[in-house]
Amino acid sequence: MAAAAASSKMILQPPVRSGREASVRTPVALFRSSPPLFSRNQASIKHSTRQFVGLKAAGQYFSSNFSRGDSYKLLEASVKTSQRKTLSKLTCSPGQARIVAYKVAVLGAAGGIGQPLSLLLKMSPLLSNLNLYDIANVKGVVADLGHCNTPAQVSGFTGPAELADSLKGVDLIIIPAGVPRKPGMTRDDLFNINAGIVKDLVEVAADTAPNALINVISNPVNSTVPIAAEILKQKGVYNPRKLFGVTTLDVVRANTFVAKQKNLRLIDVDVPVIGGHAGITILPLLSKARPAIEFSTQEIEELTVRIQNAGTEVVEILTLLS
Ligand SMILES: NC(=O)C1=CN([C@@H]2O[C@H](COP(=O)(O)OP(=O)(O)OC[C@H]3O[C@@H](n4cnc5c(N)ncnc54)[C@H](O)[C@@H]3O)[C@@H](O)[C@H]2O)C=CC1
Ligand SMILES: O=C([O-])CC(=O)C(=O)O
Repeated sequence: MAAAAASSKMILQPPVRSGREASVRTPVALFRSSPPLFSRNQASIKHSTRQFVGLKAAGQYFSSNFSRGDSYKLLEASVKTSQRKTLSKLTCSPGQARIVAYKVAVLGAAGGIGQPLSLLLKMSPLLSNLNLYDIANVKGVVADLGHCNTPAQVSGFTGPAELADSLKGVDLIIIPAGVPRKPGMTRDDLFNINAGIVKDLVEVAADTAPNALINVISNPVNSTVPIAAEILKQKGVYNPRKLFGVTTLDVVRANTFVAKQKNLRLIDVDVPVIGGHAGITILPLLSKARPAIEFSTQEIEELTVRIQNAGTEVVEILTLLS
């Protein structure tokens, strides 16, 4: 779930800032879909392009048959007119079965988030190359994903000596490298370790792939994104339109919890979430939910707390299971 949401936020939009936060809440994704891409029985439903995440996005792309060249049509129909020009620049000549050829690197690809995230990326028809980097061995993951019948070429890179090679020519760098929380910890408790990891990785990224989009998943996202920004500034390659914190999970969770609470179809619900990715900095705008939904004060309080604490809920359950 976490990885799916994380991977669904390959963002091509400027960050929405709130105070010191540098996280993004606009889930424009590699897997994103939008009207008019509905299955026949959903044709009458209107959705916001910007909120097309999670299940809604995955269903559209994963149902395509990559071998028939349909994926480009799906992709093209999924983006706004204004974005089609950009898209067409990335594709082959007209009349051919066009493909999009993003090169993506996942740093921390052997981990609990990195592995399923890499699988989701491998399933995307938009990728030509998927570079998996970790300080742990990624050869098994590379071999496993290499068996998937999708076009992306999967390559593995292990250890700092191979980091720069993993970043050469990439369009997008996704960073789930670092330590996860244990029960009782806040995301801030990860700062000392993960800030250093993100710093080291972004330094090499700035030198090797200065134009790439960078998506930071490593927690605390509220702090690791500003750290990445400072590194990029020092290196003279900071572009606020290209640096993102991955917080889509909060949007996905808000949509899911509201749909369940109100007995609505998951695909119909869009709840904007602003702010950061920790505790009370996660701010679901239930009053702006679509479709317009009436909530009692108690529902607002309970849903807000549930959305804000959902990560903690998962961390605690995962530990019980391990
Ligand atoms: N933003 C979000 O929505 C979410 C963020 N997270 C965060 O993602 C991070 C990773 O979580 P998990 O994958 O569950 O942890 P994990 O421990 O399963 O995996 C972390 C991976 O990072 C690798 N790693 C550590 N140092 C590295 C370095 N210097 N260079 C490259 N790779 C390195 C490890 O070898 C490991 O494979 C955590 O900080 C977690 O809090 C997790 C879920 C959602
Ligand atoms: O809570 C955590 O530590 C991981 C995370 O960011 C999430 O699941 O939202």
